[in-house]
Amino acid sequence: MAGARGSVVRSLRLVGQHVHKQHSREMSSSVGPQRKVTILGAAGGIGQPLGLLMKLNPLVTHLSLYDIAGTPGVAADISHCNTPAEVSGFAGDEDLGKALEGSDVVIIPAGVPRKPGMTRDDLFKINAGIVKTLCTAISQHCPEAIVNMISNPVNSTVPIAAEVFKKAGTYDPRKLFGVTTLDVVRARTFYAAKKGLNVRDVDVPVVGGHAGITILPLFSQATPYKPVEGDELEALTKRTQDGGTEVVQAKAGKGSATLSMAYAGAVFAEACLKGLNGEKGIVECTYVQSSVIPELPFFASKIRAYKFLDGGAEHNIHVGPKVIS
Ligand SMILES: NC(=O)c1ccc[n+]([C@@H]2O[C@H](COP(=O)([O-])OP(=O)(O)OC[C@H]3O[C@@H](n4cnc5c(N)ncnc54)[C@H](O)[C@@H]3O)[C@@H](O)[C@H]2O)c1
Ligand SMILES: O=C(O)C[C@H](O)C(=O)O
Repeated sequence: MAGARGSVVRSLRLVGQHVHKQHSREMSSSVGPQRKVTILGAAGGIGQPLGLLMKLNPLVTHLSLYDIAGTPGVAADISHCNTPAEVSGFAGDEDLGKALEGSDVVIIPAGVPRKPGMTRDDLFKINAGIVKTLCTAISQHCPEAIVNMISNPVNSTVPIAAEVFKKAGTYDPRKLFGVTTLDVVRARTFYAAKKGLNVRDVDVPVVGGHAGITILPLFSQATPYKPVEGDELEALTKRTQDGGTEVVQAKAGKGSATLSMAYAGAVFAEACLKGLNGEKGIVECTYVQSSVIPELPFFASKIRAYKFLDGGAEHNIHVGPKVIS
């Protein structure tokens, strides 16, 4: 009896999946290009809310969720949201290729987070190996994809990814981005609160990198512009630079920023998708291969996405107040 009920439940589930996929295809085919987004590390603290936000994004037609374990459950859960994106979950090494096949954008929040007292560099040893494995698979299964690197230390994981892609012969510097959007999100929030501005109207470019003093918010270029000087400038800069540590300490051993990072990751991934779809005027700060400062092969700066149609972004060589091309 229990066996029969089990098989009925399995059949119903299969029918349900079929109907869901059919429904998804019909809905998505009418709205725009087919875009597959893959999240590697999708069962983690960032991966789960990021998966949810990408499922809600109308530009995503297929959401592929991969982790070493736990992804079928996350995928089943997210797939019940009544938005068009088709969802698939993959777990374990043997499924990594299937998860990546055909991806337009791959987002990587796989790896260990900080605990109080640690720096992002303390994560290097373990996360470098994870990133190397995942990027090797990307070069084999979706060499054309845009890669959004979230795993820390971003200042190192991006150059590691670049080396892996170079070795595989698939490196395109216009398609590899270290996600520094959370620094921008924090700078906007703190600046708007300090200056009594509507946070929705505010922008603050953040350049440099994604660790400590390499995080450089440019309040002099904030819009709408209100002067920030002296102690106030120092305090706002420091709070932005220490934003990650503020969350790590508040979570007291239970990890680092996950929800605000998922939001930031979704904002940046959407910019990539819009760029891919040919939308004009998409500008984001991100950590990329750069010639802005000759001694620094990678540097976060403002990137305009208008070249995405050709498969990449064009650098902002002048990090000036208004010049972004
Ligand atoms: N760029 C940023 O601004 C930013 C912000 C916050 C966190 N981070 C970084 O993001 C990373 C993830 O943070 P989290 O809080 O989600 O951690 P987490 O431990 O909650 O989740 C990480 C996930 O990665 C998975 N994973 C580990 N090895 C993997 C592999 N080989 N393939 C696929 N998945 C694998 C784990 O199973 C886990 O589910 C950390 O390195 C953290 O420092 C970056
Ligand atoms: O601070 C961390 O370790 C996570 C992340 O880089 C952040 O800025 O929140």
